[in-house]
Parts: sequence; C-alpha cells; structure tokens
Amino acid sequence: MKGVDHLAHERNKTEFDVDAMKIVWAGSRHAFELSDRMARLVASDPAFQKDGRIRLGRKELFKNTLRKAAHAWKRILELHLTEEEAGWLRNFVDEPSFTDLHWGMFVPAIKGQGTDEQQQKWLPLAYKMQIIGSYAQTELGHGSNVQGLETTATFDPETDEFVIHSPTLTSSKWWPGGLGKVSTHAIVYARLITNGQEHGVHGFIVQLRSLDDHMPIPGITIGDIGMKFGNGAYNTMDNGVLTFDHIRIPRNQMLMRVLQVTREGKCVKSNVPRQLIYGTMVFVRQTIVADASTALARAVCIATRYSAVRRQFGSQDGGMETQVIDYKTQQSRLFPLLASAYAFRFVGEWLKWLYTDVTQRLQANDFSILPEAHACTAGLKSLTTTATADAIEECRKLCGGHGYLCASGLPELFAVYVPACTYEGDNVVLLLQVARFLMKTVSQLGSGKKPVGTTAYLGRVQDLLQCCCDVQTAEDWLKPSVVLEAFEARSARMCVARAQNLSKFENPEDGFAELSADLVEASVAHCQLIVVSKFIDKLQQDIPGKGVNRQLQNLCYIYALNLLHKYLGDFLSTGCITPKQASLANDQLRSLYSQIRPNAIALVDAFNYTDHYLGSVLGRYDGNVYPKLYEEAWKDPLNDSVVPDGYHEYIHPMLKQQLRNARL
Ligand SMILES: CCCCCCCCCC/C=C\C/C=C/C(=O)SCCNC(=O)CCNC(=O)[C@H](O)C(C)(C)COP(=O)(O)OP(=O)(O)OC[C@H]1O[C@@H](n2cnc3c(N)ncnc32)[C@H](O)[C@@H]1OP(=O)(O)O
Ligand SMILES: Cc1cc2nc3c(=O)[nH]c(=O)nc-3n(C[C@H](O)[C@H](O)[C@H](O)COP(=O)(O)OP(=O)(O)OC[C@H]3O[C@@H](n4cnc5c(N)ncnc54)[C@H](O)[C@@H]3O)c2cc1C
Repeated sequence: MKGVDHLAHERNKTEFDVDAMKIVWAGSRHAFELSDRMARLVASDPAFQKDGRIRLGRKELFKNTLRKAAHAWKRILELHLTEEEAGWLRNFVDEPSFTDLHWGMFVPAIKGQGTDEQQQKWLPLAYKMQIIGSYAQTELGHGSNVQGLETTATFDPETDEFVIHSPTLTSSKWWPGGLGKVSTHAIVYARLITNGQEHGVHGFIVQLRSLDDHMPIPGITIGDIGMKFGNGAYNTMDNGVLTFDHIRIPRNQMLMRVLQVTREGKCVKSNVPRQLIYGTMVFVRQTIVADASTALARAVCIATRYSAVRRQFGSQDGGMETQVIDYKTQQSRLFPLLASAYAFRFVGEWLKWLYTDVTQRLQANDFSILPEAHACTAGLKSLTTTATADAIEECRKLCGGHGYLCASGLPELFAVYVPACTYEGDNVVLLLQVARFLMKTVSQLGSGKKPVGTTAYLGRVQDLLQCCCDVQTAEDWLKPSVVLEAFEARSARMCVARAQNLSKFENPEDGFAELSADLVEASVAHCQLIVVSKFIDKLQQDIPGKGVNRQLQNLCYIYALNLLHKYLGDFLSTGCITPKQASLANDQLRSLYSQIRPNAIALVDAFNYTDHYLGSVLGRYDGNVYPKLYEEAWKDPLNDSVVPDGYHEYIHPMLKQQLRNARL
C-alpha cells in the first residue's frame, strides 16, 4: 500500500464531522473562513515559498525575510485586507520578522500606555508603516527584573526634553526583535529622573534611525546581537543591541497614561495603577497562549500523520507490518499531546475573552481584576509554552530517525518555538508571580475576602481539604464533577500546605525564596486546573456537528487523566485520590486512547493546516512520505556533485597515505 492510500483509509474510519470540528478549532465560522482564505493565499503565492530556507546563510536569510515582509505588506494594501486578515496573512508567512514586534508590541504599547494625543499622533504613522517600531525593554544586565533596568531618562526643564542615556555596558538594550537592522523607532524602557528624583521605569518613544537614509541618529549605537539557536529558525529576526549617548527627545514622547511629567518636571499620577506599565506584556502573553496551541498542533499533526504511514514489525506471512500509531506506547505519548493542543486552544480562547473584559473594565476605571489577569496570563503563558516546547521535541522522537531530518519540519519548529519559554518572561519567574498571587489569596481567606474568578475554588477550601474522591469504577472518571474536584482539591491542598510552610518564617520574603521550588509546583497545579476547567466549560456549550462533542469529551478526559497520571505524586501525597482510584484512571485512559485511535487523523485534519504552513514531508496531507523524502534528499547542496568538494585536498591524500603505509 502506498502512503497516499494509508491516509485515505484512515480518513474513512472517522466517526465525526470534520468540517464542524474545523470551525470549533478556529473558534467560529468567520474565523475559519478567514484563516482558510489567508492560508491558501499565502500557500499559492510563490513569493512566500519556504523551501531551502534552512540552507541560507544569515545575510541571505535575513534579506529573504525582508523581501517576504515587504511582499506581504504589498498584498495587504493591494487586497485592502482588514487588520484581522492581515494578521492571519503574516501568521501564515511563517517567518519571525520585525513586523511581529511592530504589530505585536510597539502598536499595543502605544495603545495601552499612550495618552489620547499620543495615540492620535503615533498610531496612524505606525498603521501605515511610515515608522517601524520595536519594544526595547530588556538590557544586557537585566531582563526579568524590569525595575533593575539601568537606562536613564532624565528630564531637562530648560529644553523640555528627556535625555536618554546608557550609563553602563550592562545597560545596553539587548534582545529586542526588529531592532538590530530594521526599526526606525522603539518604545524604550528607562528609569525616569526628574528634579534629581527617580520615579521608576517608564516607556519612551525614541527615534533610532533616520527616515531618509536609515542611518542611526547621532549618539545611537545599534546592531544585531548575533546568530541564535538552530538553522533558519529565529535567525530571520534581527534581535538587536542599542546604546544611547545622551539622546534628547521631546517631553511628550514619554508614554504618559500612568504618570504625567509636567513642563516643570513635576510628576502627576493618574488614577491608573502603576502596573499598567507592564500592560503590553499581559497582552502579548495572552496571544502567546493561543500561539502555543498552533505550534503544538503543527507538531502533533506531523507526528500523527507520519505515525499512521510508518510501519514497523508485526508482519506475518509477508503481510503488512504494524502502523506505529497502533502501538500503545506510541498512543500514550502522542494522544495526550493531541489532547493538549485542543486544551490550549480552548484556554487560549477563554484568555482572550478575559483580556477583552479586563481592557473594557480598565477603560471604565475598574482595575479590580488586573491582578487575576496578570496571574492568568503569566501562568498560562508559562504552562503552555513549556508543554509545547517539550511536546515538539517528543513529536520529533515519535517520528524516529526521520524526525531528526530538517525535512520533517520539526527541528526548525522546535528552534523557532523554544525561546517562547524565555521571552515575554522566563517561565519560572512567571510561575513565581502566580505563586505570589495564590499565597496572597490564601492569606486573605481568613479576613472574609471571597476569592473570585479562577481562584473561586479556594473559597471552598475547607470542603476541598476534606473531600474524598468517590470513584469506584473506571467509568466514574468520565464525570466532569469528579475530575474537577480532584484537580481543585489537589491545587487547594498544595496552596494551603505552602502557605502553612511560609507562615513558619519570620520574614515572608525569606520564606518565599526558601520555598520557591515548592511554590512553583503549586502554581503549575493551579494553572493545570484552569486548563482542565476551561475545557470542561467548553463541553457544556452547544457544539454542532455529528460526533464532535464526543471527540472533545474524549480529548478532555485524556488531557486531565494523563496529567493525573503524570503528577500522581501530587494527587496521592495530598490524599485527593487513592492508589486504587489512580489505577482506575489509568484503565480509563487506555480505553480513551482506543476510542481516539480511529479518529486521530481526522482530529489533526481539523487544524486545517496547508502543506505549505506545515512545511513537513512527514506531515503531508496525502501521506506520500517516502518518495518525497527521497526527492528532498537529492536537493541537498552536498548532492550537487557526486564527488564532494574537498575530496582532492583531504580524502584523496589520506587514502594515498594509507596505501603507502600498507605497502611499507
Ligand atoms: C496583533 C498581533 C499580535 C501578534 C502577537 C505577536 C507576539 C510577538 C511575539 C514576539 C516574540 C518575542 C518578543 C519578545 C518580547 C519580550 O520578551 S519583551 C520583554 C519581556 N520581559 C518580561 O517579560 C520581563 C519579566 N518580568 C516582569 O514581568 C516583572 O519584572 C516581574 C513581574 C517579574 C517583577 O515585577 P516587579 O515590579 O519588579 O515586582 P513585583 O513586586 O513582583 O510586582 C509588583 C506588583 O506588580 C504586579 N505585576 C507584575 N507584573 C504585572 C503585570 N504584567 N500586570 C499587572 N500586574 C503586574 C505584581 O503582581 C505585584 O502586585 P502586588 O499586588 O504588589 O503583589
Ligand atoms: C528570542 C528572544 C526574543 C526576545 N525579544 C525581546 C524583545 O523584543 N524585547 C525585549 O525587551 N526583550 C526581548 N527578549 C528578552 C526576554 O524578554 C528576556 O530574555 C526574558 O524576559 C528573560 O530574562 P533574562 O534574559 O534576564 O533571564 P534571567 O532572569 O537572567 O534568567 C536566567 C535564569 O535565572 C532564573 N531567575 C531569574 N530571576 C529569578 C528569580 N527571581 N527567582 C528564581 N529564578 C530566577 C530564571 O528562571 C533563569 O533560569 C527576547 C528574548 C529572546 C530569547
């Protein structure tokens, strides 16, 4: 049987309406139609082809990215695409570039932290790309500790300007994307100093390069920080280094929504909390959660299709060997990742809703849910990116040796994706933020303050500390209330135990530092509970399409029960479940794998990825893996000649030497 036939046969086994699932995955019919149209537009345009990208040297690679970004912008203008359509188009071009920072951080920072006048002045320029912006926060010496940044912005009342300066080597801006070679402007984060007094870190709009000849403004030193992990991958991005030698900017270029500096240099606080200065990070972390499901789904799509094509062992009487997807070990590694892709999709959808809600409340001067929005975006960004990076690597292993070939698409996907565990906040640092939020919530329980939102379950802590899981059969694990209670009880018990340990320390900060590794575990438990509960909420919605809800239920329980299995130590040590119940959960998990098996290919087809976007020979829609892999190998530049360059200098003399030695 040819690869093509393998997948056709697989698709015939499907037990649900794939087109309906495509809409569930996309979020709505509108989102599906729009993303589908943009994906096809990009895939059919030869200017966006990706072949051979990994073989390009840095300069060629970077120029190629500039070409694609310019072509994308041209098409966006020619086709009069909406902002939403343009976002999808850039997404499917599938190459990190300066435009990510321009649209993803520079514009949102002005929108979130700029006054109305600042928005009116700068946004039209940015929307028309008459200026290109970066987000320059991190420095050589400090990234996580934002309040430790060293760049200064000193107000000069004589000229009504700020003087932006890099006082030390470690104050050099380091990492901002798009900064190295492209951006004309940046939001630069610096310590505000007026009348000799410090007022914390704030954002400033600074012009970096001439709009005529692209040369740096005198006093600015700027360049690229060098090659990063992997071939191709994130090297399409010009992450930059930047220093300022007393650069002057007008006073009205400080983003002043949180704090205004008057003509006299007086600081006037608005009613907006200081934390709004961190608002752009909250926005981007929320988008990163949605992106995690996309990246994970790509890897899972490749590994699932290839697992159905690949056969090893089990042949009897010269018959067919077993498809590797039929091995229980393969299923137990692959299907939880498939379930995670769906789980992250739905929690991403919910987080987007939460972010929209927070934004509306902020506009109405209601800041009450900002701490929760921060904890949720930080925690879920951490949880989903860590899981996705690990999952891409697992998918590579699931594809055996061929997964290691660049033609599988997985090495590049991993290299592009893995920095998501670091940028927008190191994942451990972010979990520590969640832990602070959880400990604060627990400490306020006695005062009668009722926790709301994602911590509402902590309001039932007394019940959760005592509850006993009443699972008696494997089927009992298919009740949403049972699963939810087990996850709530585990998280509540971990939080309370950590809070009790913290209370033994005289100085809470010393306690927090000493117990930080345990605290991070509690944060993970809390974030996993959020994902499980949002998946369960999704199942309660009226989801049209034959068999769709059934598949989603199976995926939801696979996600939850696999976590229960993986973190069994937590569940058992906190007494949420018994070893017998854990064993029943495992029995149920195996049964769920068998139920998902015939639908696996259709469940990845529902992602609706084009072959262009997947960029993988192993993950091709038609399953025609071997002929294409063979064809691909011959494209390698090493195969341009039969006898390699270097033969005459290095191989031939060696062989001759061996011959001479042998004769002696
Ligand atoms: C339209 C298209 C969309 C496309 C999207 C494209 C996405 C593009 C992606 C491109 C890829 C890469 C770009 C990468 C960019 C970057 O990496 S930018 C740099 C990011 N840097 C970080 O994330 C730094 C991490 N560090 C921090 O966030 C903070 O410094 C930290 C929170 C760790 C500590 O802050 P401190 O103020 O020093 O300390 P603390 O006392 O702990 O906090 C005070 C107080 O503030 C609350 N808080 C902290 N952060 C936030 C926040 N973000 N929002 C709201 N509130 C926050 C904290 O809980 C405390 O509250 P409390 O009540 O006083 O306890
Ligand atoms: C590809 C990429 C793109 C980026 N793009 C941008 C950009 O556009 N703009 C921008 O401004 N920045 C950007 N960054 C920088 C990024 O935001 C920072 O690297 C990130 O916030 C982590 O900070 P750091 O490098 O200072 O790590 P560090 O804080 O130095 O982390 C090093 C280690 O120390 C640990 N650690 C640190 N603090 C604590 C603590 N309090 N408790 C326990 N452990 C701790 C961390 O967990 C980690 O293991 C980018 C980074 C990358 C990799």
